[in-house]
Amino acid sequence: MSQTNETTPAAAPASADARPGDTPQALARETDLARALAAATDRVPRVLSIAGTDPTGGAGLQADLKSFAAMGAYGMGVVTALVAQNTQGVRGVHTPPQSFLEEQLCSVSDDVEIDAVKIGMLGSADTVETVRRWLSDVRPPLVVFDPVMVASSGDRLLDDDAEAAVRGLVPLADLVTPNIPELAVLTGGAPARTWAEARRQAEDLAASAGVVVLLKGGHLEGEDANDAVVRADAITEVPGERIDTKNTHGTGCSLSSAMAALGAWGLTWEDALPRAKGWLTDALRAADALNVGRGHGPVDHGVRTRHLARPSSWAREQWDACADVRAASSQGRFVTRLAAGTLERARFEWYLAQDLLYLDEYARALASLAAVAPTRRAQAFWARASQECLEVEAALHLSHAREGSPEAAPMTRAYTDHLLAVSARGSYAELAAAVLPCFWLYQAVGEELAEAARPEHPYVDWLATYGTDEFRESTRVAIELTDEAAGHAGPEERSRMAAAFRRSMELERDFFDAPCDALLEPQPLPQR
Ligand SMILES: Nc1ncnc2c1ncn2[C@@H]1O[C@H](COP(=O)(O)OP(=O)(O)O)[C@@H](O)[C@H]1O
Ligand SMILES: Cc1ncc(COP(=O)(O)OP(=O)(O)O)c(N)n1
Repeated sequence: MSQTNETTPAAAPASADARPGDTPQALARETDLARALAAATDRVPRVLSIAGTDPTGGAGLQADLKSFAAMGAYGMGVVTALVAQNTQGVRGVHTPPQSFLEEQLCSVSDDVEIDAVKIGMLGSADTVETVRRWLSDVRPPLVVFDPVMVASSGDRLLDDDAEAAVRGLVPLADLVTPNIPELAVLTGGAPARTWAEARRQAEDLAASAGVVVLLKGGHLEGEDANDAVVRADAITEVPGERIDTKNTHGTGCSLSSAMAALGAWGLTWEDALPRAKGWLTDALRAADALNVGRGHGPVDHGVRTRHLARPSSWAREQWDACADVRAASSQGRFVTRLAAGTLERARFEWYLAQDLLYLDEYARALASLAAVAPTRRAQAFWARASQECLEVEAALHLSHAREGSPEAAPMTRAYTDHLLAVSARGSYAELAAAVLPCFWLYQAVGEELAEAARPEHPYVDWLATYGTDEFRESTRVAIELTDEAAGHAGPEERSRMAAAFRRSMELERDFFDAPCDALLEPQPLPQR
């Protein structure tokens, strides 16, 4: 699906006073982001979340504050309900007295100029009424309403008798962000099963409540997770890839909070959605690597700011952006069975034989890299790596692998073809980026495997090799040299480097997985 805007073009605010919720007709014909940004404030927006809590930090107020921070806004929070929940479910809800909620709300609005409000879990009809009264008094410039009803665990977060009150609050919002079941409740229909049905409901809601609707496709089935900004007379669809993860807790809270923050920066909803969604998709990709809780874990809100905690590194940014591939590699069948010592010897030997074929070509790629290296240090390092690859690795593999010379499997060929193509057509920097995953992912997976290297493990000597200080040091230098190359590359070359790096990461992952799918001929065990 491409990004479409079927009837009226998305418009940027005409002036600093214009709000993203204004209709396109009322806005000047300013369609480009540059103008939107020109209209935007230079001042850091102060954004308030009115929401319930999640002590494990994945959803609710805690997720909202992380999302505001990720969008560079100043976050504030008023608690509607204290929720005892974790990644597995909700254990209890404690609702403070309404007078205390009002006191929290007024503490903020009496002192701070609020640029945008995001409303999340309200819980009860009384709470809806308290918030409605406060909104009518204070009239914040921008209101995003996420009509939270049910958590991903299936637990209800809104009293049944509060649904009508929630429907009544929708017209006070500029943007409402229901998921598919919530959209059905707001429109009085059945939950949509297709994108077309969902669009129709969102259009109805936009027209009847005079509000902009952020339609979210997370609950639909299929390979896409598309979203859209739906106005009564225009729809802007933003396509999205569905990330294969169970860790989606708090996605709705996070998306609506990011939208509130971007709206407060002065972006139109149409300009804000691809940005918020791009960030959330990265956060979803990195979710499995977070390892928080045993149920539906949170997304990684800090995925784009983690570099602040580490020395700046182009390679590290690429590594972080490939968190999904890393998680799939270390949680894949081959690595988990290898660690557990349950991988059949035939499959292990098949893997080693393919690895040996791969390493022949990998050594050539390293030698090519040495040939075009811009410094003596780089030339010596890559040349040494090529030689070690042939000598040390081959010796170790030969001691384990089967006799004979097998054919390269399609996966092996795909990987070596990729290296060959980058060697032939790419620059030094691109080739450095393409060879790096074989050092880095191998070292990362190897360190996990080295922990499994108990004396009785069937492949103990092989496992121990990859956790060594020498291998760690080689990886460190390979990262450093690739960073050096990225430092000299322009933006276009860096983006080709990123593509080559990611492709190699994916091929590493597939290479790890291939032995478990390989059709093996029964063969006698090798003589040692
Ligand atoms: N598995 C997924 N992969 C990619 N995006 C997803 C996935 N699940 C949800 N999303 C996105 O997360 C956001 C929240 O969506 P949704 O799950 O529909 O709402 P909620 O979290 O409120 O139930 C949307 O942008 C949606 O497209
Ligand atoms: C306190 C609180 N508020 C909202 C939710 C629901 O969060 P949401 O973003 O809809 O994510 P899922 O839980 O549906 O993934 C919550 N759990 N707690």
